[in-house]
Amino acid sequence: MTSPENVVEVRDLRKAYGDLTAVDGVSFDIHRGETFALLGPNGAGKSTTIEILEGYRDRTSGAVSVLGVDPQKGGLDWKARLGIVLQSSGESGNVTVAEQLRHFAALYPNPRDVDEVIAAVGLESKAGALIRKLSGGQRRRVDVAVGIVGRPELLFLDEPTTGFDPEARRSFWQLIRTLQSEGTSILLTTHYLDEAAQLGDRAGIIAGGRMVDLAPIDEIGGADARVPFVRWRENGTVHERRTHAPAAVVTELVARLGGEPEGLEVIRPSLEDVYLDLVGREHASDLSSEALNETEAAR
Ligand SMILES: Nc1ncnc2c1ncn2[C@@H]1O[C@H](COP(=O)(O)OP(=O)(O)OP(=O)(O)O)[C@@H](O)[C@H]1O
Repeated sequence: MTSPENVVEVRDLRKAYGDLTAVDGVSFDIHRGETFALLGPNGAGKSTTIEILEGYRDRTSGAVSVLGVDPQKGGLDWKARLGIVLQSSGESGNVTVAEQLRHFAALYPNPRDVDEVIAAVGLESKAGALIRKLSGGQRRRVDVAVGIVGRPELLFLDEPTTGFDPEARRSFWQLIRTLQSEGTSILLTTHYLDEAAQLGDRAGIIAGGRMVDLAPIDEIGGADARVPFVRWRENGTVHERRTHAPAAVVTELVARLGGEPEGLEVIRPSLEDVYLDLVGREHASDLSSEALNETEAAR
């Protein structure tokens, strides 16, 4: 069912674990060459969704196509076109970084140069070190290296930078930008909203197994979500005004107050602010429907 410009198509995907519906009717596409960020709180259903797309987990219902193939039927040829960085690798790591990468590179028809990949993830000085002797962040970089060594068309990154120091995250972003410029399509999950904003083209926000928003990163939350506000203090009270023209509001304030307004701030909501608002609202509506059910049950 995949159209040529979509590398992933998901329609009304559902996954139940016994009584728990972890993914509840999710639909989205990933266009060729784009980075799609799947965002949501713990337990939202992101890993379940990704694992279904990777072919590691069966779905309860719905249609899924990844690179034109149903993941439940994907063979080795199909797997070789994917790069996968799982949430945790579970590798014991009794081999060196270079050995590990050479081992994985040999599994692919057109792998990247192992030394280049090691350099790209910033592990040149650790190429000969045993993986089990690396720090948590360094091991995570090995996971990323394994994910890209096969030159994947579609790369799954499940919380790739957890445990990275800020400098390592910046160089990881640089690496991802290189992959993007080479045309790699990417599905990214992350709890770092700045990472999603830096790398993502579009985002899907998933909460309670449902997609609560799906839009280009800058449009998540709707047109009004990013309208800035001006905040200042006057006679001991904090005032806020939302406006498309913050400079005009500040000019007017300065004229009226005859100088610098106390505590002046102009704040443009970040993706994180918009996300927290969206997910918080979803949580509140879950709570209110639970409360309603309880009221109904009590009658
Ligand atoms: N194998 C399993 N058996 C039963 N329940 C599961 C299983 N795997 C996940 N779940 C449940 O399904 C729900 C969704 O889990 P999932 O791991 O997909 O969430 P997530 O969005 O990836 O969360 P996180 O951000 O914490 O990684 C959770 O309530 C989780 O407890």
